[in-house]
Amino acid sequence: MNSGEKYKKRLQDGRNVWLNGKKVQNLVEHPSFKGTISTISSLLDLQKHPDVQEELTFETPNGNRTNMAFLFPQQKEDIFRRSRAFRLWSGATFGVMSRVASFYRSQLLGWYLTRDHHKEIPGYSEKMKNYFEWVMDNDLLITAAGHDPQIDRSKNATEHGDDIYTAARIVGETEEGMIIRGAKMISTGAPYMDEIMISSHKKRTEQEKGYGAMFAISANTPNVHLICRESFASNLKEDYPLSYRFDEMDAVIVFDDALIPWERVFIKDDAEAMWKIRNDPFTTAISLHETIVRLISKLEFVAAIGNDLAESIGVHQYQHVQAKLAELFMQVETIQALLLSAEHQSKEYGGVWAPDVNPMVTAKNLGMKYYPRAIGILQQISAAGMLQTPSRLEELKGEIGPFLQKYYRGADRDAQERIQLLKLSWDLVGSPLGSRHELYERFYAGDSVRAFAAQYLEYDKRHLYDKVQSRLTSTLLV
Ligand SMILES: Cc1cc2nc3c(=O)[nH]c(=O)nc-3n(C[C@H](O)[C@H](O)[C@H](O)COP(=O)(O)OP(=O)(O)OC[C@H]3O[C@@H](n4cnc5c(N)ncnc54)[C@H](O)[C@@H]3O)c2cc1C
Repeated sequence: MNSGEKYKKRLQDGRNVWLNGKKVQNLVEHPSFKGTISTISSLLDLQKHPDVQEELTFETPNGNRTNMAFLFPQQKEDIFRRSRAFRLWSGATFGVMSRVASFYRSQLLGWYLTRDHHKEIPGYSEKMKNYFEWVMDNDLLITAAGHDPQIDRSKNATEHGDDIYTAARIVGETEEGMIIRGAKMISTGAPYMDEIMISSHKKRTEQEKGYGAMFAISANTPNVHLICRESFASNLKEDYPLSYRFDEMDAVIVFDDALIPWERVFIKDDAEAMWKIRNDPFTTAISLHETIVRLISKLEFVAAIGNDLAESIGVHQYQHVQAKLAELFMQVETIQALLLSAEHQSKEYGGVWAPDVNPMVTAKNLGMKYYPRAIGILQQISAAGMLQTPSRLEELKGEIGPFLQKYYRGADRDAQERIQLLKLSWDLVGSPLGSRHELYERFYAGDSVRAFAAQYLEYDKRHLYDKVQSRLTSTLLV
């Protein structure tokens, strides 16, 4: 059985996936999921392709081949090795599949490699080791959820009325494990994943102790429900080429007194420890590495579409359009330069390497601004052109075909080619999937206000103070 088939089999494990008010009975065949499942299966099969196997995978100490995102960077070259794999992997889906692209696999690697920094947390190091090695050896897919449901953000988790179990919280303990009740949002890709890591993205107060747990669940854990948003998948391959195969889905995770076995509970009742692990600089750098490579794939895809759109209607000759296209190229080059800077300035952290965190954080934060701007540029270049398409591409062959051939052609291409380009553009810019992507890039790593403020707070400002000091005291600098 190939990897894709094995993956499909793994999904048939009784997980509670809810869509349109019903529990999904056959995820693999369900029209809202099957396109994306087929994409993930093909990616997993790609790992075994002789042309790219060496680049995408490596052999674990137990002799299993697994995804390069799990590779321990023991030397600087390993950072470049990981980068090449991320590029190939994310490039295969134009950067629009984030969870399959290993963001959380890399984060888990970071936690594993830094596990001994947290010896004060009972059992953490050993449990993290066992869990990571199991995920790595089985090449499992993993996502995460770390936010409380968005009910009233001005209050902490204990203040949502009488029910303190709104945000996921420990409700009890047994010999086998702890019981969790409440919800977590938003988990991208949850229905497609093997594993979901639950933690807290927020610094908990002392009263919120019970909410500061960190644990891992398999997607089919009893009494865990994955409540999906509306599906953006389309079965119209030609009209929605991205929605057809790349709807990653987002879900809220509800714990209805779910038992989490002790071996999967990494932190319990320890807000400080949770926060320390969340902000570990090595883990931040190692996980951002993957997501920045993915961002480059995505920005390149947008730039390619922008360039083609302009040429297809002959507006690439106008200076303001050229300036806008140049802005798309600058975005790609800037993030690429930051990536190279981070990789070349990789640092050793006690025997393991990670890219320099400063350029990584800068690239992540710029990405939050770049992507919405890039989408805006596509709209400005194409204007109403994106609506000058028939409802279905197949109409070109129908009764109305001759009108379409005449009125829907482009400056340098026939109607079919122009309509295909516009439908692809619309799927990236205007379809529900496209809008979700804009929201994703704005928010997937936190909101920009707090992300920028965090960069200010964490930035090493000593050299800036020194500069002012030397200017005040030096007589040579006028
Ligand atoms: C498409 C998509 C996919 C995602 N996937 C995942 C995932 O897989 N796993 C995961 O864990 N998370 C995921 N996220 C969640 C993401 O991390 C959050 O959206 C982000 O951190 C912002 O939190 P929020 O959405 O709860 O917004 P809120 O925190 O509710 O913010 C709403 C608004 O209020 C403002 N605000 C709220 N509180 C404050 C404050 N204290 N100070 C200043 N301003 C404030 C914000 O700036 C924002 O404008 C995803 C998000 C999106 C959009």
